[in-house]
Amino acid sequence: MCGIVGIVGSTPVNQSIYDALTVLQHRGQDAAGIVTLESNRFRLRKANGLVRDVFEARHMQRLQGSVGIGHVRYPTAGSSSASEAQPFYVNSPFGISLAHNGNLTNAADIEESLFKEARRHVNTSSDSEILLNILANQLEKAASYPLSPNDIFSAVRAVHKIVSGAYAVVAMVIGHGLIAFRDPNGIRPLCLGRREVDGKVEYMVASESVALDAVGFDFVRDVAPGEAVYIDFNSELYTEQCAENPALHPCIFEFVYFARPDSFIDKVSVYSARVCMGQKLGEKIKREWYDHDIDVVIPIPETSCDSALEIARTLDKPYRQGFVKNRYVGRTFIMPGQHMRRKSVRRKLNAIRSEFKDKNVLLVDDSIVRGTTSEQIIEMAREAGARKVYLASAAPEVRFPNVYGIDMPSANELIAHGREVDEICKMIGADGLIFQDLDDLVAAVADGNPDIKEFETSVFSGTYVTGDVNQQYLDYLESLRSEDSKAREIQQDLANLELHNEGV
Ligand SMILES: O=P(O)(O)OC[C@H]1O[C@H](OP(=O)(O)OP(=O)(O)O)[C@H](O)[C@@H]1O
Ligand SMILES: NC(=O)CC[C@H](N)C(=O)O
Ligand SMILES: [Mg+2]
Repeated sequence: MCGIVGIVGSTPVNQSIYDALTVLQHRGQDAAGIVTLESNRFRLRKANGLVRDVFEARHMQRLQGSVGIGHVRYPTAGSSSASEAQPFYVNSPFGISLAHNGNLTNAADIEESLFKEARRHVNTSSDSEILLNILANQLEKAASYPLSPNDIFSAVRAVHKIVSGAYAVVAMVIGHGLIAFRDPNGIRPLCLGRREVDGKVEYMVASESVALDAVGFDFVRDVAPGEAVYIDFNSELYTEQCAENPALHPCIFEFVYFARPDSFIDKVSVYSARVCMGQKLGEKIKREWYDHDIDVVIPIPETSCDSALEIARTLDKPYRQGFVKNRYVGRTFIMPGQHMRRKSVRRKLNAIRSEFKDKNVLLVDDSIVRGTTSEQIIEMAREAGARKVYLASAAPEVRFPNVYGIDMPSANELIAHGREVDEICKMIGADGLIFQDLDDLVAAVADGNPDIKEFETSVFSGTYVTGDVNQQYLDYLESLRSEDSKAREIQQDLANLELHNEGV
């Protein structure tokens, strides 16, 4: 899951984009980038690392201009090389720079046709660079110069027809303006904000509403699935629906894990959704474990805390913060390799022994994906003296790969793939394990916006909303991105060129 941001302002935007990216850091910890536009030239700084490490004062000084876009990356296609950090740039037509959150499901096919039909070369293995070239190729077809808003919308319309998968996009076109659009299923989030500074209107788009809050923009609305937003450099806003059959299918995993609780996505408060997940799971525990002997409810920080508190309330049991989180260790799930993820759990969390000693504890996590966290946490609870250790997951069993921007490419890496609850329970060493039902999860999120009729739930259900994902594609994805394949790729990465990078 990456984070994207774009601002058309009237004063320098470098600091606001930096601040917004910092607030979106939880969506990608691997790389960060900002492109600003000054006097018809793009200024770029991107590199691997956290926002605070990538942008030093000297880079910020060079990122001049009152328009810009930014990106924090969690790689889900291509490699982790700095050359695949975003935004990407093409010089023709006009000069375009683009940042993308999501994953394309037909990247290989369109890369081939891009070359055959348009002689466009893509210099990395990133699907986002392909997407940029598709957009560029379509903008090139417009007859008029300068481009009208209609030309922009026609290009996005064509992009929707060519590209499949998940994509929330922000792009800047030299001499024109900022374009933002969301795929026809609205799988990845994108929202629009506005503010007035000294009587001048400024616009911002961002993956999550928290980014708008952080830099003082008022939330206007979510960008609709399939819709494109065009803001020219005079701050004129144009919007149009560019998809033939748009239908909102937001990724339910955003609500389970990815997004910040203080964000609203498609009108749903992420925090309220998590509280509701806790309430529904609490009810299930009461129903199915009616004679339970739980003494205390303990969250596995950080994402599960809101659900865990509500489970404790529903069960009428005390809630205790039995694990302390080291605030200097990031999210483990979005770290790039299993070795690093495993190592980080114990560095990140430590038990307060008194909360475990001689107690039957119910640990709560938002989700169990590879089982890396739960296995070690249960061990730690026992080492701290717990008598019995139960585990509850606020999401159902994650059984299927994700193809839309979450790095779960291989079913075999998922602990619940092909296993029933008892077996998983044994593997992680718990005395009891309970998962949320998918219907309850859906109801918990839909409670915040009953207009959402369907969610993208593939990791739980195996149903992929874009309709183009079959076993052959999943096998192909696994061959590209499983742990083993990534390990092989690391060597090749070293040979990657870092083009367009001013700021090393
Ligand atoms: O079963 P696994 O493969 O371990 O993945 C699931 C775990 O990873 C995430 O935590 P993470 O440390 O990434 O972030 P958090 O601090 O936001 O909970 C998530 O909240 C679960 O705890
Ligand atoms: N998680 C994402 O949104 C990643 C975007 C893009 N597929 C990349 O790997 O850079
Ligand atoms: Mg966690």
